[in-house]
Amino acid sequence: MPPAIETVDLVKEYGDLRALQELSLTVEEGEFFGLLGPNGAGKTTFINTLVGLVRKTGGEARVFGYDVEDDYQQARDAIGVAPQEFNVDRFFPIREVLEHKAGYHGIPADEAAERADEVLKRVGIYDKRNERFDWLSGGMKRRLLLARALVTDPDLLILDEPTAGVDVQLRHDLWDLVTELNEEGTTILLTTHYIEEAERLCDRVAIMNEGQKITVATPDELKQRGTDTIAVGLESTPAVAPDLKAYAHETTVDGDRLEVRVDDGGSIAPRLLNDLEAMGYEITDLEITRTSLEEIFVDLTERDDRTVTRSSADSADDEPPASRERDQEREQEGVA
Ligand SMILES: Nc1ncnc2c1ncn2[C@@H]1O[C@H](COP(=O)(O)OP(=O)(O)OP(=O)(O)O)[C@@H](O)[C@H]1O
Repeated sequence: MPPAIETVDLVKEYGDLRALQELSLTVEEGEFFGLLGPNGAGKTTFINTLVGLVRKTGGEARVFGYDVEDDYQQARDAIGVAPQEFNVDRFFPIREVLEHKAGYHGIPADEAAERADEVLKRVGIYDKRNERFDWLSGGMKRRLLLARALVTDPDLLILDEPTAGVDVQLRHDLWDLVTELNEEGTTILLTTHYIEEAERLCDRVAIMNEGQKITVATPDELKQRGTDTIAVGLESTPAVAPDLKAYAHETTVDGDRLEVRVDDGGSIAPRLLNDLEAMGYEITDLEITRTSLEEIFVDLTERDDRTVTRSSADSADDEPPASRERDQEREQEGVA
């Protein structure tokens, strides 16, 4: 079975701007794969290239072995996308929006109606089936985007910031639902600014910056690349920082507390305690803090104008570039 997504040296240029720079990425069938990167990293461009909204400038892109341009229909039929923007036909009841979408992908009318009901139930807005998109709350709109992505029963589900701006309850509902879908065999590509979301859901993540792939790894592997901080409480304030250069990257003294940065806090801590006791310090407490995935992400993508959402309670959802809005409008699903 070919990979769910395979790109080789994928390039997209918008005039002088290289939004994707020789991006080679493979997502295996059945994976839950995260695409992380600051604003403007090229995540949406990558997705839009896969679904045929953006024409690549160079390189190759295949979905389940189908070339996204030469075999457009087969590739597109395999994908369900829940985009970042609300690009839904506002004039029809939402059940009809879903039927149109299924019909556009060649599903016969009676089956389309059944599927529409099924996915509306699955995302929990079946009772709103006769309402129009504009009448739904923000959270219900997000659910509808997911329902629309699912109505064709796609093998690859692409979620572009699915939980941007939604409340905690809905975020957890969506997490449960997408986890369930992945367990049922759907490959998932997720972009998110919520690092916690990626950490919780994804088997592997790719970190992108300025159109380039910085790294691909599991969340755990990424965290292991960071340093840990061992904070040690001391009975009295040391005059100078003890010499721990054998394993510490940095040692700082803050009153009667020492902060020691090491590679692997868990295995270094006993040695550190022995050394400090041998130097005559009395230790009152000790705490190890692992570098968070978020800190690693920031280190890898350091840039002045990045936006990282710091907690799931925040909902900083930046305005998209006007040009992207135009792209999104082109995919008035069920019509495009
Ligand atoms: N249609 C377009 N015309 C010109 N430039 C574009 C267009 N779409 C995107 N860009 C530019 O390409 C770069 C990548 O944008 P893209 O939207 O893919 O990033 P992103 O990683 O999805 O960002 P965000 O996290 O803000 O959604 C940005 O510099 C953006 O301004």
